[in-house]
Amino acid sequence: MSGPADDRRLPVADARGVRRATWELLRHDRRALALVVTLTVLAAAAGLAAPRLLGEIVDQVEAGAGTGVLDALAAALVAFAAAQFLLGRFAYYAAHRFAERALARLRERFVDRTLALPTSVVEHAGSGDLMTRSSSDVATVGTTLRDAGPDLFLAGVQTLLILGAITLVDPLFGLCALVGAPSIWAATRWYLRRARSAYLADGHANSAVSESLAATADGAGTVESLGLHGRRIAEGDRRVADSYDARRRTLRLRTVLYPVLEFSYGLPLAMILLVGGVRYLDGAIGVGTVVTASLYVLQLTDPLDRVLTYLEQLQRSNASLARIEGVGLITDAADAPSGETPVDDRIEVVDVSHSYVEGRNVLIDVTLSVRPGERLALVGPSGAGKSTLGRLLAGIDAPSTGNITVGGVAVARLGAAELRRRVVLVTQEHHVFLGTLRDNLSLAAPEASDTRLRAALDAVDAHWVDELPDGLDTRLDTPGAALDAARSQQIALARVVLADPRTVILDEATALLDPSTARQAERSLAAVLAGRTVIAIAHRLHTAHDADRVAVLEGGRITELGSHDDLLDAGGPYAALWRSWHGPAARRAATAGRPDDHGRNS
Ligand SMILES: Nc1ncnc2c1ncn2[C@@H]1O[C@H](COP(=O)(O)OP(=O)(O)OP(=O)(O)O)[C@@H](O)[C@H]1O
Repeated sequence: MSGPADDRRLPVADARGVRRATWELLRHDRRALALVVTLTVLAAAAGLAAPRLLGEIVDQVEAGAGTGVLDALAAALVAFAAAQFLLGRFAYYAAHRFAERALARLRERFVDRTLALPTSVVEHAGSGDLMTRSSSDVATVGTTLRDAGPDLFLAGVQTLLILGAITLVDPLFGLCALVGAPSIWAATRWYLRRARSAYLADGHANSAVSESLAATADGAGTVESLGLHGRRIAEGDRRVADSYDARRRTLRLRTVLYPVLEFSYGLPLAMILLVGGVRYLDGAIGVGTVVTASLYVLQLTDPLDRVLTYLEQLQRSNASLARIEGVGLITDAADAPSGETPVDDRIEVVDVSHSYVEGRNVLIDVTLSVRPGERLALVGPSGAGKSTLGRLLAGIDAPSTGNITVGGVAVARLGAAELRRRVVLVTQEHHVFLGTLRDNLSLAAPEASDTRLRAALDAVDAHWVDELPDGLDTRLDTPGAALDAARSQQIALARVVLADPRTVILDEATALLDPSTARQAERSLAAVLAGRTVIAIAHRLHTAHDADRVAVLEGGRITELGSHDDLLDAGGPYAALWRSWHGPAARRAATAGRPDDHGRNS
């Protein structure tokens, strides 16, 4: 239940990948972006008028101008302030709309990529990391797009225009305004060099906390029964301590950056007052010019402040976007189907070995051929590798070495959609999702009509759908529709009918159900399996008895392969298994006259 090992983390996009993703987000909606840019520049330009007009007013007062001139200047001041306000509002409105659309695209792409992730990747990485990426990382990027982005853009434009305006007032003042730039540049550079890795580490540590909490909640029953509270709390404490350390590292970066920046942007005003005072005393410039330049420099404080405030947000969102884009790296790599179509449904396993842990093979040189329509039973002691072989055949994991092909095409190169049309693994885990019965069934066949959905339910004897208050549209999370294990399994099996794969791999599909439920489930299963290739991991040997062939797995190797009768005659491991099983369990099954995992009566 501990979190995933570091090398199993979901990947993170590099700086280039993040730049590309940002550019794609921006350029997708070019017209909206152009509107935002235009309104922002106009709003910033309107803001430049006030210091100019105030300087002019000071000069006019000094020159003894009449109230008419001063009134006109004051009216212009108000008009520009109003224009700046209105243009600024429109710019923000346009920027918000643009940002919401960009965020919606980002979310949709993330959901598409997440749903296309190979099951094994999600299992290995753990759901906590994926949850953090889909919640707090997407929210962080959302805040940047919606709030920080537009504000930063406006601040950037304002800064440039104000610097230009100061230079126009007096080039010397332009130089004074830049006096803080070197220290701002140096401090920012220092910060940015360290910030990416520090914020990424912060994100990972955050994920690890979620991962640990999710694992404890998922395994609450096990924690309770084995008395693991102390260990789980210690594990949680460790993760929180790591997260605390990571946060402290980012805090340390900010405690260096911000004071340097605060000092640096106070410097220009001091320089302008100093130089302006000297030049005024020399008679080179009027007091109005000094006032204008000082007001401009003061105006510079606001956008610089905003840039400062958002620098951390930008770093956070940079790291978050890297993590969001990282999910695409797996999907893109995994989702590279060869485009080849299998010629038939023959499954060939050639020299397959597999290990979960380096150097410990749980399957060794397995070679096996399953013809279309065949019913093959996999038997063997616990831990022999049966489920592992089932997962490899279903393409959930890729074999460490060797090849598995369906109709001549490697399972790994079939592509998720084609693979699911060919092979489906049915286990005892059958998840019912929040939503309606229709939602739950349509997962397997999004285009299926009501008639097809109902036919699939009929095929697995799920006639209880007629008793539901809203039929297919009944929400399964309401108390009236509460589903027991048998009904949940029927839904899972109806999904298999809808997906209509040629090959079904059964792994403990009915093992956890109580006997009466299991009987019903096995009847449903019989309907699902009709006409398909079936590879059944057989826990009850009556399944093996009725299979066309039986493969015996021991210690990761196939030690016997043949029909039930041939293997009994051979007197090897299968005969021994059969003899040990054929005692009370076989008699019970025979007395109950119950159908086996293949839907036949034993
Ligand atoms: N995800 C995993 N990571 C590491 N080891 C694993 C993993 N899954 C299975 N194993 C190991 O691989 C070996 C084969 O397991 P597998 O579940 O395939 O056997 P099995 O024959 O299906 O056993 P059972 O009948 O008990 O389900 C076992 O030693 C098991 O502990």
